[in-house]
Amino acid sequence: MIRLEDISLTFPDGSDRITAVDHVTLSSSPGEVTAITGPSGSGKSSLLAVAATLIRPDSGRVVIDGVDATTLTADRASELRRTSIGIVFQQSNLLPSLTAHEQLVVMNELGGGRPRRRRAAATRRAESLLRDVGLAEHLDKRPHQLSGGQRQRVNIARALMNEPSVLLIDEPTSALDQERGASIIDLLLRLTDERRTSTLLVTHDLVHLPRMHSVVQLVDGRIDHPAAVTR
Ligand SMILES: Nc1ncnc2c1ncn2[C@@H]1O[C@H](COP(=O)(O)OP(=O)(O)OP(=O)(O)O)[C@@H](O)[C@H]1O
Repeated sequence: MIRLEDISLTFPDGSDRITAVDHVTLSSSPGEVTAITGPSGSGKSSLLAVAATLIRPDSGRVVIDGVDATTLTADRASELRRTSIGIVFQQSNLLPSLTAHEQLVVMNELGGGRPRRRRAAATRRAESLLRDVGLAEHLDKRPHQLSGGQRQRVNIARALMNEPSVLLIDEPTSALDQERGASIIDLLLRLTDERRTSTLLVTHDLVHLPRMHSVVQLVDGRIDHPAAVTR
């Protein structure tokens, strides 16, 4: 479960500060996708970075599985990210020289400890995840040999590699046509349900919103309609 409580975030702007997120409260429970939507500059990506514990808010709490991440040291926050949070950023940051399968296995190496046993288990898990996202035929392809939608599937599988309880996804359909975008949303809804992740999905693609469990609309960093739209 992830809960953002009364989050505010400002950035320096010359001698002043700009408010990117203004007293936002939202949550997502296991098996749910909460969509965060709103116009460009409304604070969606900033809020996701706060949820990912990559930016500390000026005020408010980020509670992940009962732990207030805003009180953790940098080391503990990075441990929490590695064990509990899967992140799919807007730009794919797949490594050009690695195959789809290697992109996932390398995630595991970053964790350290017992490399041999972990590697065998990681190899199997990577293969099973890639099959689950529909890439059984593409395990050994490098990013340039994959389509945009397939690369996005590798990103999603990679984010699930460490069995996160929280999944954070920024604009997964922005580079895809409507049909491929819809199939990525299908995949995210299914994976969220089957793997019981608490998912936050940033999108300005209104067509997908009716399929989400709840929708939070931001305008100028604030929630526009506090009542969540429930499916
Ligand atoms: N690192 C930063 N330094 C200063 N201002 C920032 C920074 N990041 C974001 N902002 C400002 O915070 C506000 C919210 O930006 P943010 O990127 O979160 O919006 P967004 O809704 O994700 O936009 P988009 O849909 O265009 O990605 C904007 O006014 C932006 O200019």
